Amino acid sequence: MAKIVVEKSQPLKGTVRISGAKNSVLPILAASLLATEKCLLEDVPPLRDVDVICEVLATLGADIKRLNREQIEIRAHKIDDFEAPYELIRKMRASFLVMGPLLARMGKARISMPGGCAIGTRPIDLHLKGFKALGATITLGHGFVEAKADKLIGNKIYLDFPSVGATENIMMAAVLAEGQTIIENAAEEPEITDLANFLNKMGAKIKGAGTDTIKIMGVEKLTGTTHTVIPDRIEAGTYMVAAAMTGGNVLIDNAEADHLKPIIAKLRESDVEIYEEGNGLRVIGPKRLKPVDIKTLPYPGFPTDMQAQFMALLSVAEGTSVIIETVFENRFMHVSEMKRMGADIKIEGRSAIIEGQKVLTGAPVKATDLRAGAALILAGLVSEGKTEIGNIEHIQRGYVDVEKKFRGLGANVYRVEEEVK
Ligand SMILES: CC(=O)N[C@H]1[C@@H](OP(=O)(O)OP(=O)(O)OC[C@H]2O[C@@H](n3ccc(=O)[nH]c3=O)[C@H](O)[C@@H]2O)O[C@H](CO)[C@@H](O)[C@@H]1O
Ligand SMILES: C=C(OP(=O)(O)O)C(=O)O
Repeated sequence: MAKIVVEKSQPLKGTVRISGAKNSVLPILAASLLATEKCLLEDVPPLRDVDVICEVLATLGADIKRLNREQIEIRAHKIDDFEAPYELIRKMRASFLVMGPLLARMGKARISMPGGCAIGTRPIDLHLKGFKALGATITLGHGFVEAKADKLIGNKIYLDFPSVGATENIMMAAVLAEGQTIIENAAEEPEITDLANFLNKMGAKIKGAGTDTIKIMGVEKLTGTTHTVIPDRIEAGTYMVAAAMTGGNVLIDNAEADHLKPIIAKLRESDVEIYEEGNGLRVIGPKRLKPVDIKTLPYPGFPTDMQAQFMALLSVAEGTSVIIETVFENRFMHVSEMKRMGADIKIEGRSAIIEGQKVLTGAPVKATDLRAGAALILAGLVSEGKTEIGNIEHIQRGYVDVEKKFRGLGANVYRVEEEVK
């Protein structure tokens, strides 16, 4: 298996272009199942997760054409299956997002249970509560969940937690339901708005996406469309942290400042200078970062997907910081790996107390999940010696050309193929 090797780097300099958002393109690709005509997607990030969801769509009968590295055409004129198999669902939980579109289009969907993952148990009860409220009958079988409905009928659905996936799945099921659906306590993430914009271009009638109340008036059918995926705010945030940690001066191109408010606010609190410039943000790191306290929350709160990267940053800040993780119950797996690099972090329940160090030391470590892997690259940039990161398939799920992009900024980040013994 390949590894990513990181060596202590100079302050990062130059421009990095942010790719389309993984968490937008996955539900949008699932939603393309709703139209019989072709959909053209632009700024599609060439990622492992995108390959997986395309495989799911192809299994269901959709034609997928890659026009180039970042453009995909989907034609779901003939969907001949309603079942998404375990081999694909287990590779990526977001494959479960085909359930809403399949139920709407076919009146039935059988999906393998996605199960938990490293960061938490990640139940799907809120997705199912939504489908039930729309009139579907849910059967939980051995390792699969099946939803069936002769006809979906709009309803009012209150989500106990503003789940991103449940909001997306219910929205996709409701676009073809009869009458009005109202999702209350809906997730407000920019990726929800991007999905709603895509669906509206297909002919759906969705109002309020990006707020906690989304109203969907069902329509008879949806047509094909063309859509450009929004920039990935988590990829942008990761390179912003890299610039900040190395005391660099980097232009983060193709970044939406509006989507990055909590990240910008916390970096500024840590003494990082940030200016809007052109289509992006200029980030200038200080000599020494200040400690800050962070609590992860649903949007517009601080994103859980940036928690590990900020943990790396605060590990070299001047003083004590506290991070509280409220979204996922097991999202501190990176802590033990960072401790191997000399970070001083204590976990107390859902809180991490970080005593900033002057130096970290490179070590062999493992990416336990996607953002944990990104955080280890960041820690490696400011560590004496060499950091060798294993299990990089996690990182490849969510970062396009990660070594190339870092090297473009002057960082010492390489991929090496491990010798087969
Ligand atoms: C592909 C994608 O977009 N992934 C993102 C999405 O994941 P995902 O959509 O899975 O995250 P959710 O917002 O659904 O999960 C948030 C919390 O709600 C809980 N929950 C969720 C659904 C449910 O039916 N019942 C339930 O209890 C989860 O266990 C978790 O504790 O939003 C997360 C929260 O911003 C991000 O970290 C992920 O990167
Ligand atoms: C947790 C993440 O993704 P997923 O929901 O696909 O596991 C993430 O992007 O950090």
